[in-house]
Amino acid sequence: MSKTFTVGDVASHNKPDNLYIIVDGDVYDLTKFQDDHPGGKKILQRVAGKDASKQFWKYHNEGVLKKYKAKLLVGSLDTKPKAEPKAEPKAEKPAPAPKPKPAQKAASAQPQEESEALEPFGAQIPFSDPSWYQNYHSPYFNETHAALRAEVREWIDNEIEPHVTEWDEAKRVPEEIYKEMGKRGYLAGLLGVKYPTEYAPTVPKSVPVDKWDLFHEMLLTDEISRTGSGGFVWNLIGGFGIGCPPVVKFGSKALKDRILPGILSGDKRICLAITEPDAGSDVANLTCEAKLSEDGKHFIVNGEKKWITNGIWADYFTTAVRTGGPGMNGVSLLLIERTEGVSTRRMDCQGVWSSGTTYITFEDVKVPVENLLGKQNQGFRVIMTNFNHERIGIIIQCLRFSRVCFEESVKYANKRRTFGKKLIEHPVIRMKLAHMARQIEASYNWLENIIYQCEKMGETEAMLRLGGPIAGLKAQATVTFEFCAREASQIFGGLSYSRGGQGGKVERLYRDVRAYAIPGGSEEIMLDLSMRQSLRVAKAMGMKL
Ligand code: HEM
Repeated sequence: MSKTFTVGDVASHNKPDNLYIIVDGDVYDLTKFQDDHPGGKKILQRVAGKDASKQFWKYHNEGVLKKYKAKLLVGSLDTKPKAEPKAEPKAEKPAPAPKPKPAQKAASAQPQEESEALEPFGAQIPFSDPSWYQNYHSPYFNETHAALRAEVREWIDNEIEPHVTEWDEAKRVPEEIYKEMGKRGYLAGLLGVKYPTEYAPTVPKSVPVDKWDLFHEMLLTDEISRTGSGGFVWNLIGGFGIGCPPVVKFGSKALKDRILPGILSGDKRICLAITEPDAGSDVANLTCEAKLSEDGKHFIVNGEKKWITNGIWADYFTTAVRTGGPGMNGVSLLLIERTEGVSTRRMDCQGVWSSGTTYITFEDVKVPVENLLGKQNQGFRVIMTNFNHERIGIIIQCLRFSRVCFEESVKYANKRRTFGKKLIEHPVIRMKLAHMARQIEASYNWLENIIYQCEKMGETEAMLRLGGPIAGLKAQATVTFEFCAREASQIFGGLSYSRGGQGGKVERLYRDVRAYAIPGGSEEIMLDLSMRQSLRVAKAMGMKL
């Protein structure tokens, strides 16, 4: 029960066996907590009965209060202004309905009207969120995007973010969170296609599904990535987001009817199994074999897959197999169900701890021929199309992680003092921030343009024309992420060398970098592909040299 205290009341709770403190007008009972306090109990006893706001904010960030409030808060000071009923901070409000537009302007001035700036949203720290959050004009985002943004942010801020470190250390996320993704209608919105209402159990609350576009998908991934944990993001979408689209696009109707409702509701999990101990970016040379049985009813699969995200929890494996001769024309894509002969074991990796990186063995696994995705021996093309969607996901996540590094750094630099001034007052620190911001913004603007092209071009045109730029942007995004993680770590110093606490997000993201720079096509392969592919397309389209 929340009580009201005077400063004098709190002052009487100033003993180790009766220890209250004040933070921002709220009163916390730390009597039992002091023995578990990671910063020690003496430091708490020194501020017992007092207002310790200044000391608190020196050593912690907002996440700590969010996590412990329910357990430790006992009331507020009588002087604390009462919160207005249900009034959310202005900046966090979803955008209001658009203003009515004057009829006579409709024909001539349409482009400006479409780019009407939305209400400010979020903390308003420049470059910590995309510019359309700071009421910049945008041709891409409208009030349906703003509504989804508010819905996702509320969920992440209140129910996810305070627990992410714990889940990362435990190397798993509670199953309910994945199921919640299904219940909220988010899984079905992350497939890179029109929202599949026929298979989705529920639809998102704040967006009519006929309005759902790739920018909704983009901002959903972006907002989830604010948690600053590649492991968490991959736990939710690292298997699904790349394993499910080939089923939706190339599976038979019977297969889709049977498995998609369970997957999209979050009850069943699916992953993508391409990489092998001996074949990574060089997909055309994979060896996992699928031989047709004599009666022609099954494929018998034998082989190994390595570094497969979500594999340990997966019910279904969208798997690249060799059904024909050597090279890309002997590769097919097969949906393998968890059955006899499928074994999975967790791999210990440098980063993305809660993503469930897995080693898989298939030993004489019987797979019905109906589980073929696309045509036999034509799987390479399916895999390549899928790569564009995967890489876009990686780009979105890397750029948000870069923003997280930037935001954490700006906040910390505004409170930490060295040599008599705040870090932010040192030009060398501002220089680091500036180099982070310029790379984030440039990359994000390129991303918006590519998403827009994906939205406008057909599937085949997008695959042919955008493969090069997407590969180039993937390398750009991972290099930016690596840079930002490093610079943030330098700004945080020792706090980002130890795990958890104020520098915890930066420390974790620093470890997650390689999980982005290597899979989905390494930086080297991406850069080379970006040139080969772009030049090939340009030549076909009449480039004059
Ligand atoms: C509501 C009251 C408090 C709670 C729930 C709390 C909780 C925590 C937690 C969870 C940590 C681990 C690091 C992190 O997650 O940030 C921590 C560290 C620490 N806390 Fe507190 N704390 C409280 C109040 C205070 C106060 C009032 C002081 C100082 C007077 C203080 C000083 C410290 C210090 C010095 C550390 C170690 C920081 C480091 O490792 O760099 N705490 N606290």
